[in-house]
Amino acid sequence: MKLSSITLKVIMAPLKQPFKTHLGTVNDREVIIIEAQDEDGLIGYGEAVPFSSPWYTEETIKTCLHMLEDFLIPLTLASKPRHPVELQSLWSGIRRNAMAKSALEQAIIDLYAKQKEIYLGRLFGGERSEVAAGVVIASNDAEDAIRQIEGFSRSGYQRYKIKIDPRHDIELLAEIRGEYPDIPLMADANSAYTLDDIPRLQKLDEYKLMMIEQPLGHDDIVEHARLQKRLQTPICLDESINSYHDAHSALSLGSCGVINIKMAKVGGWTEAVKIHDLCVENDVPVWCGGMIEFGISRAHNIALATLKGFTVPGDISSSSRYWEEDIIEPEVVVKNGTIQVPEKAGIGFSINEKRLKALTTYRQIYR
Ligand SMILES: O=C(O)CCC(=O)C1=CC=C[C@@H](O)[C@@H]1C(=O)O
Ligand SMILES: [Mg+2]
Repeated sequence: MKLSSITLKVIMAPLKQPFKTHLGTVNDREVIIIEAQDEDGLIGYGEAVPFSSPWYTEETIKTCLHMLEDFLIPLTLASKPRHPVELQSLWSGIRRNAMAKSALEQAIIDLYAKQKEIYLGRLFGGERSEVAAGVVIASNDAEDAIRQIEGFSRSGYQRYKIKIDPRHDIELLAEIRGEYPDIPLMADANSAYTLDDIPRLQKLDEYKLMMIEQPLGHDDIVEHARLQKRLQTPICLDESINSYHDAHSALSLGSCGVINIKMAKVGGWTEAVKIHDLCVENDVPVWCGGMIEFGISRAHNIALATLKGFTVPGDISSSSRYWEEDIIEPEVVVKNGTIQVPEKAGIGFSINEKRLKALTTYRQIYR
């Protein structure tokens, strides 16, 4: 494949409203946009989505810039990959750093799909023409959460995810269920509980949750298997799933009934599709997790969610959920609970260059 330069841009924008979990609150979002350009002027786009501090994973904007500028980009440009499938083995000497690898792979795969004039989802066998939309209510205040659900329900979201912890769970769920007894509701604990909390977690079984996401340790698979045996509600793993191997271990031990696949956290498209295929073989439903991202990462998530195993609505919400104005055109819109899959080549969306320029705080090109 043709590849002549790679450009990095750091962008920053405030969220329309704070995103609060028991781990902290996100008010502003920094990400790294990667542009892989060929000699004919075609550009593929990727978005590295670590946070600015290591509260969710060990990567940050600064670690990703270091990995991209000092290792991944020089190695990739020097090797002149003939096909994106070569990338993961090319980078195998660089341990972990999944979000840096994911974004660079996204940009090169998007460029490749544009060169082949094929929509990204189709490249990986995706057949859906629309994907189900889900939304995250990142507030532990019952009144605020109910107000947000009421607002989002006008777009027909097919799944509502709230954040819980031992100080905000039973009462919060009881109040939400009191207002909305039947909405498709799930809870994300972001590792707020331990096995000592089994009696408390068992009480959540009465709230008809679709699943409880990551109740125990962020790097645990074994204790989740012990907990799953004690709960009616399926456990969904997020932070624990950073590779195909993690997913295989979790399914082998019965640690979860659902997997949240985050392309960024597992190192990109290649590993995400391997995990998807494993779950399809084992009849385990998967959904596409979000990272409070801008439109380029959201576009890659939409393409991933076109694959047949993505049978559960994920964290794919509208551009307007977080942003006054997104960096893609058209923006992602949720109507009647679904997002129309684009038909253009690559990620299927164009870039709002004016908005991208306005948000750019750092820019560097590599040839
Ligand atoms: O992208 C979204 O809409 C939000 C996704 C989301 O809930 C999360 C993103 C990043 C870190 C976490 O707080 C949380 C998660 O654990 O899934
Ligand atoms: Mg999660």
